[in-house]
Amino acid sequence: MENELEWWGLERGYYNAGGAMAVPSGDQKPESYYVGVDVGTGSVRAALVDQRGTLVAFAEQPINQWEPQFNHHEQSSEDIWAACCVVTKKVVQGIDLNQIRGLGFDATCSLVVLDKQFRPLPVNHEGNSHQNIIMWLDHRAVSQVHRINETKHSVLQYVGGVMSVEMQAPKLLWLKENLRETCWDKAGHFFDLPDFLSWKATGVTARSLCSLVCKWTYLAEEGWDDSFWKKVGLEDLIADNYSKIGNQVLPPGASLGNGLTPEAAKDLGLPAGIAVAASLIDAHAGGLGVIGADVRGYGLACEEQPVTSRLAVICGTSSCHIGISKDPIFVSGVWGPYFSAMVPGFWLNEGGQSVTGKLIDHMVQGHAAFPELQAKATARCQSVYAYLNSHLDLIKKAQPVGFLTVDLHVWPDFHGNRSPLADLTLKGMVTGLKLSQDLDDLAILYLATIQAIAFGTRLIIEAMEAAGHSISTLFLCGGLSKNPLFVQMHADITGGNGKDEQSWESCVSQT
Ligand SMILES: Nc1ncnc2c1ncn2[C@@H]1O[C@H](COP(=O)(O)OP(=O)(O)O)[C@@H](O)[C@H]1O
Ligand SMILES: O=C(CO)[C@H](O)[C@H](O)COP(=O)(O)O
Repeated sequence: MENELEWWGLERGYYNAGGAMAVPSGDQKPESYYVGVDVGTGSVRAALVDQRGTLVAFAEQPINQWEPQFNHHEQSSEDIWAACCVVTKKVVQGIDLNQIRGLGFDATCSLVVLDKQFRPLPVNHEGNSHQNIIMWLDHRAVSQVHRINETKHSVLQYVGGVMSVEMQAPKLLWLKENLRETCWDKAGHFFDLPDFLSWKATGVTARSLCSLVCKWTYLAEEGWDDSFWKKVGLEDLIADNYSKIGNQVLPPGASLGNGLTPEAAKDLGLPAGIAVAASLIDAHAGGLGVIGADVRGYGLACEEQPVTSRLAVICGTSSCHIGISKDPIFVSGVWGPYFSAMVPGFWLNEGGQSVTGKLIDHMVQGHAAFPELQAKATARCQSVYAYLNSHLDLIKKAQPVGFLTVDLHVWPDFHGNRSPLADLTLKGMVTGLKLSQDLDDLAILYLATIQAIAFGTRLIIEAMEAAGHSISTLFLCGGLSKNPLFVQMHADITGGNGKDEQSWESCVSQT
């Protein structure tokens, strides 16, 4: 569901946004194929779609993560590129490669560091250059982001008033202050991961407006603000017209250079020269897909409503809540407003919860009854989530499943609060624990965690609405949208807020 949705959306929105593709209708045989590569936190997926946007093939490959210290999360750009090659080769098996017209990437907004010859540089004290990515969820730069926020620089009003430790400026400052000789002085290129991938494919160092606006303080109309970089102690990045962090900026979907280089073509098993699109951050690729989704014909209440009434909720390791507007809306604690970073000509606001899928996995896998759960789910050939959902159905008896948690509550900010409180110091909490630790307890804890995440989404919606958004429908995609309980709890918990609960629920479920 997740990937079909994400990539269906990518096809309909991403390429069209760049004007690079027309989608013919009718039942004709596929004449053209397009490859989309989605780099999430835990895995890389490729999809092959035809000119109608129909998913033809899909492949997934896990990627490595390292946590050399608590709150330090690293990956390897070589490992990720190798995984992109594996999945791309798989999805194009058996088709005529000459029918492939284009390739696009999206990826998490992690920071990739390369030297002046484009070789990986270590982002750790151990000097392991294989680990050259500071991941988006890395929280090492706490002191740096605190000092950046103390400047109260005007660019901060475009990130919800408070910069997140998950953005690139604090991470760059951390590298400068902590790895001066081994990394900072040797670095030639700092890329957002989506832009690294498009460079790797084409040799073009142009950055996507999506990544620079959403994570690097670039303003779509004004460009870089020298005074910000000077004020935070990163004035060296201004040199040579910002060549280390990007001085050519293209809208997502724009065609890059001469397309796929012969070297990258060999790696990926694709023809050299095919069009490669400027990338998107993974959440924004999913957001574009669902915000642009054609929902006509399903009898949904949202059918006649404007796209600005949709909230895309992209839920994987984390959840991102993306809404668009014609005019800028400033929402305290919610990232943005960002202009043209996802839908050309529209502003976007992005709320988020730093860990959602990761939190559910953490709670479930850390419980004493997890081995029993695993054994029982395996015996039934089910995922642990499907097993837990049916177990909850069994124990709820006649009452609605949500009522099983009247005595057990979770506060979900185990990795700080991204939105709307924008407080990275917040921690998680569970109240109502008992001495028993059986499968019933695990199932109820799992439910309480999902409910807590859904309440977090409700808080984000309330903050966005109070600032001027008018949201009627949630569109969910990502790994967690495969979980019907997660979707239902979001419908129940966000829908009762003075809305037409029935229509809200059905829109969420259908999507
Ligand atoms: N079949 C499933 N049922 C329920 N939840 C799932 C399922 N598959 C994955 N998930 C959840 O989705 C999360 C991963 O989502 P995904 O979109 O693949 O993540 P990412 O893009 O961050 O790599 C996991 O943490 C897990 O909680
Ligand atoms: O901040 C982001 C988007 O703006 C991160 O890229 C995103 O939260 C990570 O995505 P995922 O949870 O799907 O791996």
